[in-house]
Amino acid sequence: MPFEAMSLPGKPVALQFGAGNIGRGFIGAVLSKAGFHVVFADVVEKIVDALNEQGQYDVHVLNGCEQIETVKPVSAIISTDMKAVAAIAREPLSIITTAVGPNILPRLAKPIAQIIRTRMAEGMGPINIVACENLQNATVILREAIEKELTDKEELLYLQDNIGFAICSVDRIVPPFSSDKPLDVGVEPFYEWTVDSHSLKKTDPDVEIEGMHATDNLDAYVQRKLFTLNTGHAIAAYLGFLDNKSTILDSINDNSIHDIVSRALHESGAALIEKHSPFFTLEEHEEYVKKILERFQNSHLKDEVSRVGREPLRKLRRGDRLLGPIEMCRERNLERDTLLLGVAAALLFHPTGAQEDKEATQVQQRIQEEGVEKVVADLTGWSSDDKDLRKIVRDYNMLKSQPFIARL
Ligand SMILES: NC(=O)C1=CN([C@@H]2O[C@H](COP(=O)(O)OP(=O)(O)OC[C@H]3O[C@@H](n4cnc5c(N)ncnc54)[C@H](O)[C@@H]3O)[C@@H](O)[C@H]2O)C=CC1
Ligand SMILES: O=P(O)(O)OC[C@H]1O[C@](O)(CO)[C@@H](O)[C@@H]1O
Repeated sequence: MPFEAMSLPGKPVALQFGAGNIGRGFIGAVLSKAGFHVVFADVVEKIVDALNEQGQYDVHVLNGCEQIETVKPVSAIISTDMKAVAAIAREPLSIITTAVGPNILPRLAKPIAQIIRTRMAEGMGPINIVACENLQNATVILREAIEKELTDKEELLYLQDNIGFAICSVDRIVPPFSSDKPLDVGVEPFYEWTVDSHSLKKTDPDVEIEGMHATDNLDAYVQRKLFTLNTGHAIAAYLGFLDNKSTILDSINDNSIHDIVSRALHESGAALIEKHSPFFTLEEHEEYVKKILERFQNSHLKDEVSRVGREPLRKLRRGDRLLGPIEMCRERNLERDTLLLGVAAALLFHPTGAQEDKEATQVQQRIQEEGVEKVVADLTGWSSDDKDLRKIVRDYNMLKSQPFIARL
């Protein structure tokens, strides 16, 4: 159905780029509960059509109790359809959110620039933009991409005065869900969405979003989540892969892997506590880590190690979930051996067949052509005699010849 043929029911509108797991299962659901008509923008026609035909979908909260929450009313557009995008810009829009993946994010600059131009031309007021990706400063990266699209000085001034770009931390495990209703989504009960309060503009309509927590200490939240939940998840995925486990549940239920993940989280935790003191106390952080390990053990979630380990090159970027906490430990001369083992395991991740991952294949090719030492030096920026680099190379060789390290 073309967007022009739709009628939005006069509610405040939220535009969510990405109608995937986190878009439908978390952000879209929170925004809908807050009273928005949620419009999804995606590139997959089948999803867009289904959202428009059904106008709703179910979120299954996977806690063993058959809890279902219906999200409605919703509609959808194709994110590259500039006419539809401009039509949404003229609605009572107050927030744009994204959950498309860090690698795709810059592609949203074009449609969002179109929205900003349209609103400027129509004399419309402020809106907020929040990129909900597993990436530090995702919203800043999106803003920079949008600014490249808006070359006109007036447009840039309008952006400065009228667009709130808020970074956020987004935490809910939403793996692919199998159901005979393809729009349905399965989520863990836990969720935490924390947004930088300094950057939010007052919008019209101005909607209180319960479930979106605004804070003036966002950096601490972002790093705590990325360097704990995501660090632990990634290490569980990479060790699980090496030990032929197919899911995170199988992996974390292996005592040896559980022990390694827990040690890694205590290493990153020590750095987080020191860096963000007094925001986290040791006791609070212990509780946070314990809760995360329990979340990985949710037997109602079927989360493949191939999904959680996906795109290892992205996960091995400096500042991301593996090298980020290691750098924090290095700066403070704190223990980091288990985190370094996690990096070595990531370098051996190479799912095959239907689960093949382009970035994992690239890593294997690079190691074959250049040698592991050179690849680690490139990824980390460390010299070849750096003692952490040497440790990663040793662990890599050990894991390669003895993949059942987790049991040693
Ligand atoms: N699934 C999860 O549990 C969590 C995911 N995240 C983050 O959320 C983001 C999305 O992850 P998932 O929802 O799991 O991925 P997904 O693959 O389920 O969803 C991504 C969606 O983006 C759409 N998309 C691709 N290109 C697009 C474009 N140009 N315009 C609009 N839509 C486009 C895809 O068609 C897909 O529907 C990632 O950054 C991820 O790290 C964060 C926390 C939890
Ligand atoms: O979505 P990414 O960054 O590839 O990483 C997978 C991660 O995302 C999550 O789905 C949600 O934070 C985690 O389950 C996992 O750590």
